[in-house]
Amino acid sequence: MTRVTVIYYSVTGNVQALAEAAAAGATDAGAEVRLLPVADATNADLEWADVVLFGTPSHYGTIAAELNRFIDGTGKLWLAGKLAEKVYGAFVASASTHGGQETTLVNFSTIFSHWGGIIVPPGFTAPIPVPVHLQSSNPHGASHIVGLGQQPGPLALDAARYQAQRAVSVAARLAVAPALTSVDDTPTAMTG
Ligand SMILES: Cc1cc2nc3c(=O)[nH]c(=O)nc-3n(C[C@H](O)[C@H](O)[C@H](O)COP(=O)(O)O)c2cc1C
Repeated sequence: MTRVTVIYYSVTGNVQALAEAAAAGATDAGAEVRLLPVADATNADLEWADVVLFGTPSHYGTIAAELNRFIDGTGKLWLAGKLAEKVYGAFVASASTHGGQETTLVNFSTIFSHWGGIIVPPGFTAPIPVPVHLQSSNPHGASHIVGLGQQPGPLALDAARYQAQRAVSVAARLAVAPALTSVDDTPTAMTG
């Protein structure tokens, strides 16, 4: 069974609603799910998972400090190669339309690349009509614009659900292929 950890930070509930939808989507896809506010998440929750999804509010166009602090505590796992070969994704809420959702999500991609992860964004693959995609889809990750206090509606919640289901589907397909063994401690480029 694919194991999914959803880690989020949320002050006023918007990202939490997206996280709950993502967790429900992963469960519906047959995964075992841990849904955790970042304050309760540990490195063991990362190591355990085949799929890790992060939810954040956009703070000045980037990842909230609370999540960055957690991510900055993963050095030992990274060094041991324990963060590689997993499927990663992220989702976001922001106050404004152009307030940095894409930059926030792309910043997660940089971290996932350092981890050697497999980034699975939703793209424009969700089974919804093209006009709806053109109006509301964010290819980097599910997203919600809070504006003056609007909680995520069906479109944003469905996007989070779909993103998680796609991540589970890709992880299940990866699980049947053997991973490459990790690089040698003494690369030939250095030893000649
Ligand atoms: C310190 C701080 C910085 C923020 N920066 C931005 C921003 O750059 N762009 C934006 O649209 N919203 C910004 N916001 C608004 C949050 O993104 C918004 O309140 C959040 O998405 C709500 O999520 P939550 O309900 O899960 O807490 C900021 C909020 C805080 C507290």
